[in-house]
Amino acid sequence: MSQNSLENLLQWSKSHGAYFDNVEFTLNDDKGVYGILKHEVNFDEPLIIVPEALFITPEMATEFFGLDNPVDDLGLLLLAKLKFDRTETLINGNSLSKMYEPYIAFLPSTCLEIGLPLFWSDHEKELLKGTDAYPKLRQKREELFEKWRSLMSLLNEKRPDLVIEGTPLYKESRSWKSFEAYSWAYSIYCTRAFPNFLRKQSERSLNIGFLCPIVDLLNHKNGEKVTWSFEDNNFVFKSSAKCIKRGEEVYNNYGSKSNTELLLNYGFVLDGNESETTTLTLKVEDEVIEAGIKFGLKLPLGTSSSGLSFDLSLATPLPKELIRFMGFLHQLTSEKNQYTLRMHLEGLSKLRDILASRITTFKTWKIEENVNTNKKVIELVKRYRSSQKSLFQRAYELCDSTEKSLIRKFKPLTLRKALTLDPEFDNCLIFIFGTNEVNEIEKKGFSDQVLLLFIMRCRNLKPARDSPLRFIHDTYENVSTTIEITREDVLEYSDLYHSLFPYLSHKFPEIFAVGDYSAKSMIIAGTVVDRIVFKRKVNGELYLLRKIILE
Ligand SMILES: C[S@@+](CC[C@H](N)C(=O)[O-])C[C@H]1O[C@@H](n2cnc3c(N)ncnc32)[C@H](O)[C@@H]1O
Repeated sequence: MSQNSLENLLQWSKSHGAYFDNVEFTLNDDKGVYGILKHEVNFDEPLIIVPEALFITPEMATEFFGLDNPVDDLGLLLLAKLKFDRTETLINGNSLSKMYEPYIAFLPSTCLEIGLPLFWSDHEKELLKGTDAYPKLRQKREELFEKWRSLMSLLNEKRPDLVIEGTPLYKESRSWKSFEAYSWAYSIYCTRAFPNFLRKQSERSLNIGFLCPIVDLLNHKNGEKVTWSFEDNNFVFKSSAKCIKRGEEVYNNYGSKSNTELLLNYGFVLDGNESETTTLTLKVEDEVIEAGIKFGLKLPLGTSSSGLSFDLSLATPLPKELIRFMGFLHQLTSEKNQYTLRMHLEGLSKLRDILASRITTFKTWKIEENVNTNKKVIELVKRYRSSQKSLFQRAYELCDSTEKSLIRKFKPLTLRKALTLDPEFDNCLIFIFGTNEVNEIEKKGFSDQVLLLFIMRCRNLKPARDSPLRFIHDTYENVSTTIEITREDVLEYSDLYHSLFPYLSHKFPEIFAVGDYSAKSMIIAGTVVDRIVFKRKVNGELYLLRKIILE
């Protein structure tokens, strides 16, 4: 791409009837080519008009290759031929090679120059590891190769005269039929083509494109109000001129695309992209997915062996289905067929941990020094990773605020408050653990003991029906009728039980010698802890939750 080739292109297009009097096209190292508004125009006045005679269309490819019907991506072969074949490309005696020479000469001449990640070096591609772009990149490379192979066998069948038999195509690196030439044409189509259905209503494929010189010189801006239309065999480009002033850049709008899409298909990203999305993939067994569907969860389509992928977008950084799925993963047998507040909070908390670990991975990522890495690529990857990280960060913050509003709404009983309702028990904690401050207890690692003792105490105390502690007693009773105690349970609690009893029964008989403080009672209390206790990680607060079933 040079100033000279740009001038030639503009001249050529004008001589074939293109109109762009109010747009000036310039070239610089940073932006490549871009358009500037020369004079402000009325709203609805076309800025660029390109006659159909300047397009490179899929119909040309169908005709040139002698096919009866259009084939996806055949236009890429025609473009590759125009670029790399010295032999003239003729249709009905007309030379396409001559006609499009200024356009082909202007186009960036290598994949490297176009800069799609698909054609980065292996080391550069590795920089994308851990992002959404990385697995897609692999898949795309395989698809591209397969497509090229199938087009070549089609060509072999339909136009054997074009394919020199006996030479393996992949060895003909300079041929227009080579994979390299096809890769270049793919890069051009990917970054510049327009969908063919815009000009042909009968076009059914979304993958067939056409090239429209001049309009394809405009850069992209999200949300820019532009229109593309076809009038009297011309492509008419309009922009809402109210937004652009003289001397400002005229943008096109390639569609609302996430940075992953922009990076993979156009080789750039936008800071503050409002269409940004990312995916959170959870590795889960097939049976869990089936059980989730049975439970009534709406799970993302296309679940794969790599897991269940949820889309996080700027508009919805924390999808409801994701939180619900996380809650479902933490369902207890006592919550069968139910979706409870405890599951919801537990799911949110675990989701927060997963997001925190993704954020840490992004934060601790470092570029491995390699002299061959293109500086532009490094810059691009940094900006891409940073925009992906921001989305995870947003989802993480939303976990916190959602948790906060649930606590505000349901006002569950804190352990702190529960202890104040039983001053006798509360006081004896000072003697047993050196403090009755919940924070201190937590810091010293005694929370589990306190919770077990308190649950046993609530059961023996049998609080009144209207007491806020009554549900603890009732949960205990409920567990005690269904629990099947195993040898493992006994072993798990044995040391802890013997470290506390019978010592406590002798020391505080008014509390720990009244009722049942057996080892079995402690094991039952352990199951009650699982059912009612929720720890809020953001501040370490412990909650005792009565069972609340959510919709
Ligand atoms: C249709 S071309 C636009 C003209 C292009 N500037 C050129 O030099 O030919 C699309 C390519 O332009 C670049 N581009 C478009 N919009 C951009 C933007 N907002 N920021 C950075 N690069 C952009 C990307 O390299 C993209 O693949």
